[in-house]
Parts: sequence; structure tokens; C-alpha cells
Amino acid sequence: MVAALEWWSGTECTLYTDPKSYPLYGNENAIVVLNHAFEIDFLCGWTFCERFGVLGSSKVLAKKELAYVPVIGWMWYFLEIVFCKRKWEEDRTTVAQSLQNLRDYPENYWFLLYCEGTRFTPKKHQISMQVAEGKGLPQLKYHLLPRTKGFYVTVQNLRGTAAAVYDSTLNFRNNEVPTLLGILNGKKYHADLYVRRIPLESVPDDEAECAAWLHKLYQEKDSFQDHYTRTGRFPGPIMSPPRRPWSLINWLFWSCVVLYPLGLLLAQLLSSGSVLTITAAGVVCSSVSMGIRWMIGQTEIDKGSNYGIKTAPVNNN
Ligand SMILES: CC/C=C\C/C=C\C/C=C\C/C=C\C/C=C\C/C=C\CCC(=O)SCCNC(=O)CCNC(=O)[C@H](O)C(C)(C)COP(=O)(O)OP(=O)(O)OC[C@H]1O[C@@H](n2cnc3c(N)ncnc32)[C@H](O)[C@@H]1OP(=O)(O)O
Ligand SMILES: CCCCCCCCCCCCCCCC(=O)OC[C@@H](O)COP(=O)(O)O
Repeated sequence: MVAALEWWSGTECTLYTDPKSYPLYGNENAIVVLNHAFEIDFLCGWTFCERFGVLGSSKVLAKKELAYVPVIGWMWYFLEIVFCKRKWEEDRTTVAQSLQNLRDYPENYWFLLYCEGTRFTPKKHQISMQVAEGKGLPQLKYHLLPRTKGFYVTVQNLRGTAAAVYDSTLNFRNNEVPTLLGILNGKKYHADLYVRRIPLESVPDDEAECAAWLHKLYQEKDSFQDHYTRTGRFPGPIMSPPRRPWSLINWLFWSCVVLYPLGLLLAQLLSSGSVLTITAAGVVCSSVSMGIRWMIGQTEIDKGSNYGIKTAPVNNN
């Protein structure tokens, strides 16, 4: 999928960051906090992981439903991805346990948290801003109100092993609305990512203070998005790592290994002349194609969950 983004669609991914922090990327464990408004934001995230050599050890706090996505979800299970049901009462122990398992991970990892918990839609935004108002918090224009419990439990469990929080804010040039189907159709997008490295020691230990810290972080992210909307760029210098050939080589290798025998098999089936065999092959191919379309559908915001709409108790404390 990274090869599709970088080499097939030719999408450009530009990094805005502080040159002093740049050498540390990929060379330490980090908690990444990213906004969640685009259908391919996870793919842009993977691209940066690839460019900094941590693609294989990129982790995320993902909704449990994604564990059942064929191939990708199963792979994530074996990669020690942390899953949550987005029900705190059930998640508090399982998420903490999975995070503890990451503490002795043998390679440098990035642990991604979408603190908004769900993708941005106008309706979810409106409801979350009602919650913000109820809590006496400032309004956000470009983000949903962040959920703080997952962030707190992550900081608590990874303190001492993760060195920093990478506050990451993603946007696309010219109001592009990128989609995975667009990528697969070869459409080129222009992603801009602004990353600030914040040492983990500066994140408070106390739960309430940590929550307030995260709310402040999202207010700052909102101001960066505002800057981007006005000027077409993020603050700070551009330090973009170039794309590397490995994802392309990997893709070409596996395509040859898998597609060549599959093509031979298909040709054999078709030349068998048996109506039953050909029909069965047609049914299998259609099912696979429908399965892939369903998987792509998982990335589409229109088909997203009702999380953040159905249960929005306004907390007045
Ligand atoms: C140099 C380059 C740097 C960076 C490169 C960038 C990235 C690369 C990094 C890594 C890549 C790795 C992998 C990427 C690959 C794939 C990723 C794909 C997908 C996965 C994404 C997801 O699945 S996102 C969904 C799952 N994740 C989360 O939800 C995380 C955030 N959520 C939490 O933390 C939650 O707290 C929770 C899930 C732990 C628990 O959920 P629950 O709903 O029970 O939450 P809370 O108890 O927190 O909610 C109640 C509180 O929220 C308030 N509330 C109620 N309604 C709303 C509302 N509508 N909006 C906002 N807030 C609301 C309520 O008042 C409660 O408040 P409290 O004060 O009581 O907390
Ligand atoms: C060449 C063939 C290519 C085949 C492509 C198959 C694509 C499968 C991609 C599956 C990966 C799914 C990752 C989705 C990540 C995502 O963005 O999840 C959304 C959640 O955060 C929040 O969900 P929601 O509450 O619904 O907003």
C-alpha cells in the first residue's frame, strides 16, 4: 500500500519539522498524536514510517473492528497492534496490558494515537463541540474534542521507554480530498505533515493535568491548521525525507511470486473448457474483488461508525 501511494500514485509527502529533532526520528521510541480527518491519513503515516525505517514496528491504538479485516487485521494482530473497543470500562485493563507488552519491544517503534477517536465529520464535530462547551473548553474548528483517557494510559505505560510525543498535524494542499480509491486509480495528492517533537518528561504525570495538557495540544494543532488554511503551509522549515525504493522492490518481488502462478492457474482453468470450473473460478474472482472493495470501504468516512454521535453524554464538571 505504501508502494501504491509513493510509486503508483506519486503522491508527494512533505514534512515540516525542526531540523534539531529530525535526526532523532526513527532512532527512538515515540508516541505519535495525529489528527483524523482524511481517509488516507494512516497511509501517509505509514509512508513516513517507511522513510524513517520504522514501518515494521509502527503500532497504533486501533478500534477492535479492524482486527477482523482480512489479511491486514490478522497481520496487525501478530504485529502486537493495540486494539480497543472504545468502551473505557472494557479497555482500561486490556489496553494497559497490551502497552506493557510493548515495553520490551526489540526495535524502535512509533505508537500512533488518534485521540479524536473517530474521523472528523461535521455532525461529530458539532456534537463534540457541545461536549467541549459543557466542559468549559475552547471551541476547536478543525478537530474533534480529543479523548484523553487513551493518551493518559499510553503515557503512563510507555513512560521510560518512549522518549517523546510527536505532535503531528496533517493536511492536503488545494483542499484535496484524498481517498484510497483515488490512490488505486493513480491520482496524485500532496500531503503536508507538521511534526513537533515534545520530550515525554514535559507531559504531566497527574491524570487531570495530562488531560488538560492534551486539550491544550489540540488547541495548538487547531491554530496550525488555521495557519495552513490561511497561508497554504505549516510554520517552520521543510525537512522532507525522500521516498526510498524498498516498498517498490518489495511489491515487485511479491507480485512476481504471487501473480505469476495465479495467472498460470487462471489460464489453465479457462482452457480446461469445463463450464463448472470456469463458473467456479468466476465466483472466486468476484468474491475476492468484492472482498477488496469491502476492505477499501473500511477507509471511507461516509461508511464510518456512529462513535461520537450516539453516545455523547455532556459532562458539566
Ligand atoms: C516524523 C513523522 C511523524 C509521524 C508520522 C505519523 C504517523 C505514523 C505513525 C504510526 C503509524 C502506525 C499505524 C497506522 C496504521 C493504521 C492505523 C489505522 C487505523 C486505526 C485508527 C483507529 O482505529 S482510531 C479509533 C480507535 N482509537 C481511539 O479511539 C484512540 C482515542 N480514544 C481514546 O483514547 C479513548 O479514551 C478510549 C478508546 C481509550 C476509550 O474510549 P471511550 O469512548 O470509552 O472514551 P472515553 O472514556 O475517553 O470517553 C468519554 C469521555 O469523552 C467525552 N465525550 C463524550 N462524547 C464525546 C464526544 N462526542 N466528543 C468528545 N468527547 C466526548 C466524555 O465527556 C468523557 O469525558 P471524560 O472527561 O470523562 O474523559
Ligand atoms: C492493491 C490492492 C489494495 C487493496 C486495498 C485494501 C485496503 C484495505 C485497507 C484496510 C485498512 C483499514 C485502515 C482504516 C483506518 C481507519 O481510518 O480506520 C478508521 C478508524 O480510525 C475510525 O473509524 P470511524 O469511527 O469509523 O471513523
